[in-house]
This record gives sequence, C-alpha cells and structure tokens, in this order.
Amino acid sequence: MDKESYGLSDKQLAELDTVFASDSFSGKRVVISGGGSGIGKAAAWLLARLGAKVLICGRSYEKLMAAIKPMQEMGLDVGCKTLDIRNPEKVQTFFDEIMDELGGLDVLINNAGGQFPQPAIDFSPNGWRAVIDNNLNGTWFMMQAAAQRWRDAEKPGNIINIVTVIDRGMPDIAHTCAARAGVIYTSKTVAVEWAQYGIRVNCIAPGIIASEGMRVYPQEAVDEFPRSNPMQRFGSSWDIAQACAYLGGDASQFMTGEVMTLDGGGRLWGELWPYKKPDYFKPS
Ligand SMILES: CCCCCCCCC/C=C/C(=O)SCCNC(=O)CCNC(=O)[C@H](O)C(C)(C)COP(=O)(O)OP(=O)(O)OC[C@H]1O[C@@H](n2cnc3c(N)ncnc32)[C@H](O)[C@@H]1OP(=O)(O)O
Ligand SMILES: NC(=O)C1=CN([C@@H]2O[C@H](COP(=O)(O)OP(=O)(O)OC[C@H]3O[C@@H](n4cnc5c(N)ncnc54)[C@H](OP(=O)(O)O)[C@@H]3O)[C@@H](O)[C@H]2O)C=CC1
Repeated sequence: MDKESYGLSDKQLAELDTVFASDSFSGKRVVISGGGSGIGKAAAWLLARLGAKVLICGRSYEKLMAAIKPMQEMGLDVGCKTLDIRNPEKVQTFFDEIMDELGGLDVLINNAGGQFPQPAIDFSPNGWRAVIDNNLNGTWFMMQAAAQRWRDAEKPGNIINIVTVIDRGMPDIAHTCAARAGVIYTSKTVAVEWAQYGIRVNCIAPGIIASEGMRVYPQEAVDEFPRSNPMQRFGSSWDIAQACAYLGGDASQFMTGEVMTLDGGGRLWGELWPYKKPDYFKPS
C-alpha cells in the first residue's frame, strides 16, 4: 500500500465503534499535543465523541484547523492552538491560556513527537539534538507545566505520554529510543513524586501503527513493517485512541507509572530492521 494513503479518514473517525460509554468523558477537559494528524487526531475524535472538551496543539495552524473543522461540524467541542512543545516559554504561556479558556484541565496527552531514520553512526550533533529536544525535552516541558498548575490549584491531573516500544532498541532510530527511554523513566519517577497531588502519569507504547506518520519512512521500509510483530500487520490509530480513553478515564484510576504496550506482540517476536539491513545480520 502507498505510504501516503495510511491514516484514518474523518468519516472513519466519526463512525468507528468504541467500547466506551458515550458520556464517559463528559465534563472532562483534554489537551492533546500533535492532535492535527495520526494518533493524536484519532484520540481527539474519540474523546470528543465521548463528551470531552478537547484542545489540540501542534506547529502547523493549517493542519490543526483542517483537523478540527470536521469535528466541529459534527457538533463536537474541539479547539486548537499552535505550539512548538520544544519552547519552554511558549509552553508556559500555552498552559496559562488554556487553563483560563478551558476552565481547568483533566487529561494531558503528550503525543507530539517523531524522528527520522538514520544509522546512529551517521547522526549529526544537530540531528541527535533535534530528536531528543522534540521527544524528551518537549514532553517534559508539557508534563511539568501541567503538573505545576494542578498542584497550585489543588486539582488532580492525568498525564498520558505516547512513546515507542524500546525493549529491544530499534535500529535506525537510536535517538528516539534514547528520548523515549527518558520519557518512560521520568514518568515512572514523577508518578511517585506527584501521587501526593493526585496526578497520575502513564505511557502508551504503540508498535507499528498505520498513521500519517508512516510518510516519514521509505516505502520499502513501510512495506516490511508488518513483519515487526507476530500478527504481521499494522495496528490502527483507533487502537491507541482507545488506550488513551482507558488511561484517561476512571477505569484506570489505580494505575500510575506504567507503560501500556500495544504492538501486536512485537516486543516478543518480529523483524525490527526492515530496511537496508546489513549483510552481517542476514541469514547465511
Ligand atoms: C527505515 C527504518 C526505520 C525503522 C523505524 C521504525 C519506526 C516505527 C515506529 C515509530 C513510528 C513513528 O514515530 S511515526 C511518526 C513520525 N512522525 C514524525 O516523525 C513527525 C515529526 N518529526 C519531525 O518533525 C522531524 O523528524 C524532527 C527531526 C524530529 C524534527 O524536525 P526539525 O524541524 O527540528 O528538524 P530539522 O531542523 O529539519 O533538522 C534538525 C537536524 O536533523 C537532521 N535531519 C532531519 N531529518 C533528517 C533525515 N531524514 N535524515 C538525516 N538527518 C535529518 C537535519 O539534517 C538537522 O541536522 P543538521 O543538518 O546537522 O543541522
Ligand atoms: N505511527 C507509529 O507507528 C508510531 C508512532 N509513535 C509516536 O506516536 C506519536 C504520534 O505519531 P503519528 O500520529 O503516527 O505521526 P504524525 O507524524 O502524524 O504525528 C506527529 C504529530 O506531532 C506533531 N509535532 C511534532 N513535533 C512537534 C512539536 N515540536 N511541537 C508540537 N507538535 C509537534 C506533528 O504536527 P506538526 O508537524 O504540525 O507540529 C504531528 O501532528 C509520535 O510521538 C510518534 O513518534 C510511536 C510508535 C509508533
């Protein structure tokens, strides 16, 4: 399949079935970074359909507006703001504004992120820095800004960080493995530190998901990605959105500091090096 065609249409996102009750997020205010495409957009659709007031952010205003228009046309309560999560001052201003505009915040989904594939030995200092900054620093600025406001207002909070499956590392994306390991262990640590404030922190580790994010990878790699798990297929953004609904809702109220993996068993079996695998690693 052409990598450009990966991702769910707005019609699908408006109609896909869910196991969650239609009012399970009513009264909840949710912020989703990177909500203009892929997994973040699917989560925005689902949680808004379940009654949440949702605000998505990302770097491209046009992308955000295009994402929220069909949701608003369905009568869903969704807004957007531009934000580069790597800028700590802008993140602070963002949270000041949205706390005011939404009247508070219940759930923060740190989904914005990504990387480019390259053998680690060839990373430039700036390429390494860009991926660490986007995924580790950006996510941390968002987590801390939300937690400070929840603590100061004496309100509970709930953070969900979208990471990636790092158990076996992943050839060609060592920079993101480093960043996501940082996010996971920061999350485990602050899940403990922030329990006293009623703040939960969990991560979701998606395996290969058929989202718009696939456009970043060469077609030959995308064609091989299903072999990264024993189900030998892609997961869907909707799978990850439903995991967000579980972690963002009351059913998971006793869960904090965990990583929920949805990878079709890829942690246990699968080819992680789908593209330009050196001869050294090929069967002789
Ligand atoms: C195949 C098997 C995979 C196997 C991997 C399988 C993975 C599947 C699981 C994960 C799937 C997903 O995450 S899907 C989601 C994918 N979505 C995304 O990645 C979207 C977000 N990504 C990004 O915005 C960008 O990739 C990112 C670099 C992180 C941020 O962009 P920036 O605008 O900050 O970066 P730039 O200013 O353009 O560049 C900063 C530096 O990075 C370098 N750089 C940027 N792109 C580069 C590239 N393609 N190759 C080399 N170097 C690159 C530049 O040259 C710069 O270094 P100098 O030249 O030295 O200055
Ligand atoms: N698809 C997959 O197989 C997997 C995805 N993931 C992770 O899931 C998350 C969502 O990915 P997916 O939906 O697939 O891909 P997308 O590329 O569609 O989503 C990434 C989103 O993040 C936004 N974003 C990136 N950098 C920034 C930034 N600095 N500030 C604000 N927004 C930013 C992008 O918007 P914009 O460019 O407009 O800012 C985009 O909407 C990412 O963290 C990804 O790495 C993890 C494992 C597997």
